[in-house]
Amino acid sequence: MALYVKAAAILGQLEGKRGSVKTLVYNSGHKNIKQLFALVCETLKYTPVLEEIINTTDLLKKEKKLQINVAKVLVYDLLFGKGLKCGGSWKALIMKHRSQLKSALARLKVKRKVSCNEDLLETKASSTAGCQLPRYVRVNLLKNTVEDVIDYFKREDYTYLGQATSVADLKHLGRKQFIGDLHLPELLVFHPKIDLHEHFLYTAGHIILQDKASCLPAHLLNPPTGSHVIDACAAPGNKTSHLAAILCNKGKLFAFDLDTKRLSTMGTLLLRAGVTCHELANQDFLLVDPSNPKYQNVKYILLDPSCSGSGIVNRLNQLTDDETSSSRPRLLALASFQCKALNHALSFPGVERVIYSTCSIHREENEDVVEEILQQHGNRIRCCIGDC
Ligand SMILES: C[S@@+](CC[C@H](N)C(=O)[O-])C[C@H]1O[C@@H](n2cnc3c(N)ncnc32)[C@H](O)[C@@H]1O
Repeated sequence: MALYVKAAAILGQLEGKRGSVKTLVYNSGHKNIKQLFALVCETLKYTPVLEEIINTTDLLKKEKKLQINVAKVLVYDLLFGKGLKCGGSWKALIMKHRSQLKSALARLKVKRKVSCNEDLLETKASSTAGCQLPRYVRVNLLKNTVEDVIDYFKREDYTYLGQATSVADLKHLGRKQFIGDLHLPELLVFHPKIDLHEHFLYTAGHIILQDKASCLPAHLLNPPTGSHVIDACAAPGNKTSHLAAILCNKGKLFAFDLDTKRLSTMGTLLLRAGVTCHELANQDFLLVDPSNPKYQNVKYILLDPSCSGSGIVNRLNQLTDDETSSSRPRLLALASFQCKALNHALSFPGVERVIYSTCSIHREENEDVVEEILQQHGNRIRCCIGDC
């Protein structure tokens, strides 16, 4: 019983963006963390299907005491999970509707023309607009051209659909189709299920697997070739390599990060991407001296500080990632760091443009402070909000 109640409570907390699955499960005090984690993740995965079954059977109308999240975990376990092994009075309540729920599931499968539960999940996910983000591939212009990369994929039997003309074009890609992004010329868009991590073009640094939201900050900063640029919180360096490509490896890219391990990964990735105009420093950006003559020609700063990730709600894998843990004190500490870093970036005397990349949660958390900074320096900063 406690298992279902706790899982339902965590679903509620996730809706309220009060943390990641991992954090909430670990903080729940439940004795079997692994079992609770699996139940929450699986229920999330099946949520659209569960909601449809709960609606078509009028379950909540028939059982007034039953709340939607409790219903979801119970119906999940009955139909797709272990079959309600525990559950006390909840189990008894849901078992009254067992045959109706099972028939609703069978009807849904007939309607979707699928035979197993997993297929139902897949067709539901792909038919729900916006449920799955496409895979974005940034062509690394330091190593290749967009045309040559397109040709390479075509030779592997992918069909290139040309340049997208509307967002709808990105939503109906087949597994062997790809399309040029609507806004960024070096970005190609693939089916959400395509995994290119083992692909030669990726392992050789010709393409970078980078979401569109993550490509926007460097695109917006758009430093002219030869400029001096600071990437304040740089590791693992996707935006740094994007900046280097925009600079055509000419100029100077000062990249800072506090985390030694991430910085060493970044070194490897930049080497692979053919970046040569960078200078990496394992340093707290807040302690970088703006009056140091080394930075006197810096006109552009990209600020992509650590983020709670709690604005991310639509991807289970991201919800369960450590980066997304966002207990309140951590969120506040990060929000405060973001403001300090923004002010620090603006204190570099020659800086003309700062792109502050953040998520909607932090933007809201820092609303007053950021508004004040924007009023003072609005001509020099742009906020780039991405909950990818
Ligand atoms: C969101 S990640 C940056 C991602 C990176 N811009 C990219 O596109 O690959 C934030 C980074 O900020 C670093 N960081 C946190 N506090 C910092 C500080 N005070 N100075 C420099 N880097 C910091 C973290 O170690 C982390 O690697």
